[in-house]
Amino acid sequence: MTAAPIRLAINGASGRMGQALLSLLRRDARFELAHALVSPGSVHDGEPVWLGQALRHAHDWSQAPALDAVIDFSGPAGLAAALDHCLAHGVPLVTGTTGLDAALQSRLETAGASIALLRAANFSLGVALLTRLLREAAAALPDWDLEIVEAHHGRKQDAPSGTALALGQAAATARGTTLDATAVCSREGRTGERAPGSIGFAVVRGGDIVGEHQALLIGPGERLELGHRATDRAIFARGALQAALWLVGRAPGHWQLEDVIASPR
Ligand SMILES: NC(=O)C1=CN([C@@H]2O[C@H](COP(=O)(O)OP(=O)(O)OC[C@H]3O[C@@H](n4cnc5c(N)ncnc54)[C@H](OP(=O)(O)O)[C@@H]3O)[C@@H](O)[C@H]2O)C=CC1
Ligand SMILES: O=C(O)C1=N[C@H](C(=O)O)C[C@H](O)C1
Repeated sequence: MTAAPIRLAINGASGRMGQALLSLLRRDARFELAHALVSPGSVHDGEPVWLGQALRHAHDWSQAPALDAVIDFSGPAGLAAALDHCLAHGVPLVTGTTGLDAALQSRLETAGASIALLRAANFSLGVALLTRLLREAAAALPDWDLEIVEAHHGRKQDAPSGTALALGQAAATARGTTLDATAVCSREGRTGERAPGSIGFAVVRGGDIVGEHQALLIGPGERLELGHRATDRAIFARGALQAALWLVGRAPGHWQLEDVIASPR
């Protein structure tokens, strides 16, 4: 007997990530796209999602049918609305949206008591491995200076990227400290000397760069460079779909991409 497809909503369906997801969903029988959300006021609101099919972009969660999971790549306001819906209806939520403020972070923390949630600043396999390698390197070389450089397309709304911050957090934890205590996100003018133990961030924005992250561990007379370059958003979309498949039927809580990688469905 074949399992019924997972009824999915994509929040941010008209965006770069939404489009990457839709093009995979079109030929994946494990899922049924049941709702496709855009922003209130979007030029895509009411347009057909796929030519020749009935489903249309909507901005309103109140029109959503019964869902098995929501995937969100929108923005902070979009994520907040998706979270309201998931909490009200007990729907698992996968989100990759970055650039959240403290209030939304804290709402998400609390939501883990009621629904199954999987958040990742980066859904690629390569970045999952990079994070692991950086943790190990940062702990093994505790006195080496750590700088994280990221590059993205010119339309990105937040900086440093969620991935850069997550890499910094992983390294800080491996060194027994926190990102809040060590991060230096901008340098200008007479900055003085580099603070020992700090983690510096540098940001490049331009063109159509999909996403690049480099961690530089700089020691006396030598330097270790660990990096990842994404060239196709399909890698993030595949990771998010895998996560949604994995999350359906899980108990409420905060699940990690590493859980999905460790025991794929
Ligand atoms: N974790 C990961 O692996 C990745 C994370 N990201 C993150 O995902 C997010 C989206 O990125 P990207 O696709 O490039 O962004 P885009 O700007 O291309 O797309 C944003 C989408 O969200 C929609 N949107 C905006 N506001 C709302 C709202 N209030 N309610 C519902 N939908 C809304 C937009 O609709 P419209 O424009 O039609 O109005 C659009 O469809 C960013 O935070 C980015 O950092 C990106 C790539 C990978
Ligand atoms: O906005 C993007 O494009 C990306 N955002 C994520 C981030 O902020 O880390 C992940 C990826 O690098 C692409």
